[in-house]
Amino acid sequence: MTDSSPTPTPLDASPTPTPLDASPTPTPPVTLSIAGSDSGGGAGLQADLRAFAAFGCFGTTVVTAVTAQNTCGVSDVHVIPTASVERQLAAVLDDLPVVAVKTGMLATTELVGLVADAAADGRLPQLVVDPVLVSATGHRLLEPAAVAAYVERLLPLASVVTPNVPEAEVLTGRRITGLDDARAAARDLAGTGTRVVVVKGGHLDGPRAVDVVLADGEEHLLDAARIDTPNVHGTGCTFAAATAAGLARGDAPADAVAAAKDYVTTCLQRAAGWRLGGGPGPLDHLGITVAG
Ligand SMILES: Nc1ncnc2c1ncn2[C@@H]1O[C@H](COP(=O)(O)OP(=O)(O)O)[C@@H](O)[C@H]1O
Ligand SMILES: Cc1ncc(COP(=O)(O)O)c(N)n1
Repeated sequence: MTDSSPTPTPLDASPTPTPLDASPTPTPPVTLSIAGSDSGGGAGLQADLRAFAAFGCFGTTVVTAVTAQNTCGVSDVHVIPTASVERQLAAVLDDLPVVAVKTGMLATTELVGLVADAAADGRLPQLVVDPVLVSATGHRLLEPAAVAAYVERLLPLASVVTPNVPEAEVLTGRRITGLDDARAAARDLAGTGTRVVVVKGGHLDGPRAVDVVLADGEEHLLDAARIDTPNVHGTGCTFAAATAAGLARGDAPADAVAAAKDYVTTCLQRAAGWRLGGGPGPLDHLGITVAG
């Protein structure tokens, strides 16, 4: 009698996967982000960790605030108690060899003061300060009274500060409508003691996205074509985290900000066609390796 039952399907018929590269790698430089969590994943700590990874850095985090946020807006902000932020900072710094630090959303005067104290004690090497004031969707992420603490306490200790145009206006009291105003604001901010000032031009009009850099008194521009995209959520966080990562791997500040500009431009280009969420969407940080 012939067997008429069908040939059994092999249990695993999937093609053999390409083996992942398991060769040992050198110990990476460690970076730290002191920033808020963005539940939508586009900005804050979530963006910072992806930028750190692209530059081959091992990212650590101190969470200052947990935001309930998506591409359309911020619906809640829970500021982490100062004692917890202090313990997170100690846990990271007491064990891991952090070589560069980025700050993002610091939320309150008290947290700006805590970070300034740590910087004054020499515990925050190569400090990149992104003075996050308001989300791209218009929600305040810093209490107004904390602006003075930034100017008086934190900026004098920063290696690099990276305000966007609205942030530079608040920090300097200047109206910024073009490159000459951005240059003047950069000079004002350099007067606080920050070594390298980048006034980012994403919010200015025109066919180019031009950032003004003032590094140890020398001015230059970071200039790229403006990409026509709604997906600009997290560009500022990405730029500052990439700058810290560049410093961590040994780049000079002028090279670090130039590499950060190339990286953010690439992330914007790649995500220009993405449709994630109903508001300004995130960048494409995925699968990019920035050569050192
Ligand atoms: N549409 C765009 N095309 C190209 N570059 C952009 C665009 N929007 C922002 N950038 C760049 O992204 C970086 C972050 O800029 P900006 O948008 O000003 O900061 P923030 O995200 O803090 O508001 C800067 O280098 C800026 O020039
Ligand atoms: C937690 C957190 N940190 C920073 C930003 C700023 O990013 P953006 O200016 O792109 O809204 C944000 N929206 N949320």
